[in-house]
Amino acid sequence: MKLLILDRDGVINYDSDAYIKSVAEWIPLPGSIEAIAQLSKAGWTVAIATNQSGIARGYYDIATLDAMHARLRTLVAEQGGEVGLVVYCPHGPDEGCDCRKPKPGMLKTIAEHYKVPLAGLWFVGDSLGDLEAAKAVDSQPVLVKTGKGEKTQAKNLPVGTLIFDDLAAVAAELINN
Ligand SMILES: O=P(O)(O)OC[C@@H](O)[C@H]1O[C@@H](OP(=O)(O)O)[C@@H](O)[C@@H](O)[C@@H]1O
Ligand SMILES: [Mg+2]
Ligand SMILES: [Zn+2]
Repeated sequence: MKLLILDRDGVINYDSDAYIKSVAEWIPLPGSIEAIAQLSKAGWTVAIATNQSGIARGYYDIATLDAMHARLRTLVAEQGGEVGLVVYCPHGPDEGCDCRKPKPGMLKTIAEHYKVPLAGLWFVGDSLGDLEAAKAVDSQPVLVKTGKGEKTQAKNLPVGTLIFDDLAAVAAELINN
């Protein structure tokens, strides 16, 4: 099974230091919806693992978060594709949960759901925590330069991190090779 896991904010949609607090603030990055649809139509299952501490911080509620993901699913479906499992961590940084990246809990949940090994599984993110989560379970860390990606690129990246301009470039690589 061809499974790809994506971070959300800064990879699929624009991110904000003020958090993405509403469907109106959830705006797809150029080419990201098309990339997910193309991957899906090429036989890839595209899942999402996203930190959403804005829930714990009280900036938005689960219903609003679900509405953002319903919007994502609708946009991808309009392009003939579909979005797989979406897993989020609603906790704050100080709650000590097992799911908040850089912990790999969400990657484990997704891999177990699809019964796919974590080793070598591509996880695409824009933050160092995304890459560290991948590395922690021997998945393939993939950095995109959208969102916080350019800032992240200047940090000390896990060995073997692959770097692409954006999600469209990741999709082209996976579909054409
Ligand atoms: O990139 P993903 O995982 O999809 O989501 C990131 C968001 O949950 C937010 O994560 C926050 O980090 P803290 O959770 O406050 O450390 C900040 O970086 C926000 O700018 C960002 O919107
Ligand atoms: Mg992100
Ligand atoms: Zn959590």
